[in-house]
Amino acid sequence: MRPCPVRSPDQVDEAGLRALASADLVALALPREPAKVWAAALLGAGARRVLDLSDARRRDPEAHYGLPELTGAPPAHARLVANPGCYPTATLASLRPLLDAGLIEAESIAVLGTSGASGAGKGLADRLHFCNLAGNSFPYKVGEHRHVPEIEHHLGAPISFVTQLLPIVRGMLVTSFVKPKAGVTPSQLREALEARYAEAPYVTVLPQPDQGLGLGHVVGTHQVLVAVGPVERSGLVPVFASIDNLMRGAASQALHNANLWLGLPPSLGLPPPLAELPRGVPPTFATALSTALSTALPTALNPETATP
Ligand SMILES: NC(=O)C1=CN([C@@H]2O[C@H](COP(=O)(O)OP(=O)(O)OC[C@H]3O[C@@H](n4cnc5c(N)ncnc54)[C@H](OP(=O)(O)O)[C@@H]3O)[C@@H](O)[C@H]2O)C=CC1
Ligand SMILES: CC(=O)N[C@@H](CCC(=O)OP(=O)(O)O)C(=O)O
Repeated sequence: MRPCPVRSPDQVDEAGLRALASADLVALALPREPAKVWAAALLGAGARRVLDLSDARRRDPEAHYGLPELTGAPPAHARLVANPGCYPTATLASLRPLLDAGLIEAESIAVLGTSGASGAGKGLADRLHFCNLAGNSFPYKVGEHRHVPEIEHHLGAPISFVTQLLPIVRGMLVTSFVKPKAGVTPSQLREALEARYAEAPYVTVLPQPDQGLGLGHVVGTHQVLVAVGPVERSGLVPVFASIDNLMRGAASQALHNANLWLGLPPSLGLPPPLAELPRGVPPTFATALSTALSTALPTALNPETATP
């Protein structure tokens, strides 16, 4: 695909920038630096709502951090929403409720994140060369992953964090080892997650980690799947989360935030929650159907565009 010719707000005249800024909401799916420049220019031009998918503003106290089930709807007065990163989404969704409930120690959390290649976007690092990645799996960005400060900031606890690439296109599985407080059982951890997500159709707490946590169950959906394992011999307990990095880790989470911010039905345009899928329907089929319907229906129902 040819690159977009407009690379910076300087290339747009004042009227053009004002026209862009007059939208109900502008979503920026750009790398960090251009996202910073465009957000500043749009807000300066009076934009009412800017939703940034990059990591530029995720620890900015002036931005609302948009992980709907944990941080709620963006306040009406907010002008900037920072869409969380993919690893932070899975890690925070599975661990924050346990820390909030005071059930695990904050000092000894170790997290292993595994992800497909699309998490890196179009930037073709050597490690993503087909011949290097196909049939391979390896750690990357060890000791320097930019999601560590983001996760620690929103978790309120230090973490050890390692990421590994998988030779797949999309999907992410995060495994955290946590130390329960004295006397706390894995069942209590699971119950705390169930209680926290009782009213959250897009987060599913599985009864066992080996019952449906696989990437095949989440790719193409907006779902977060979480599960708690048994106590290991070390005394630590594994807590799991899987998501689609491109959907819940980026695009569908942005849409979920936009719906909440604009006061629209929260699931507008999102694939159906997993629990609502008929048994045996692959999530990717359901996503395609939902996308087709949400695009086609408004057109069909609009008297100006409907074909008689
Ligand atoms: N992929 C993922 O799983 C996730 C991504 N994110 C974040 O979301 C953002 C987008 O990610 P992703 O779509 O994967 O990234 P890509 O690298 O695939 O795409 C980035 C896009 O930004 C455009 N772009 C780059 N520089 C400029 C510029 N100066 N002006 C205008 N357009 C520009 C590129 O356009 P062109 O093609 O014309 O060069 C390209 O379409 C990033 O900040 C990323 O970190 C967040 C969570 C998960
Ligand atoms: C495979 C791969 O390289 N993944 C990326 C995920 C980056 C990402 O999702 O970017 P955000 O910070 O905008 O969330 C990484 O680990 O850095």
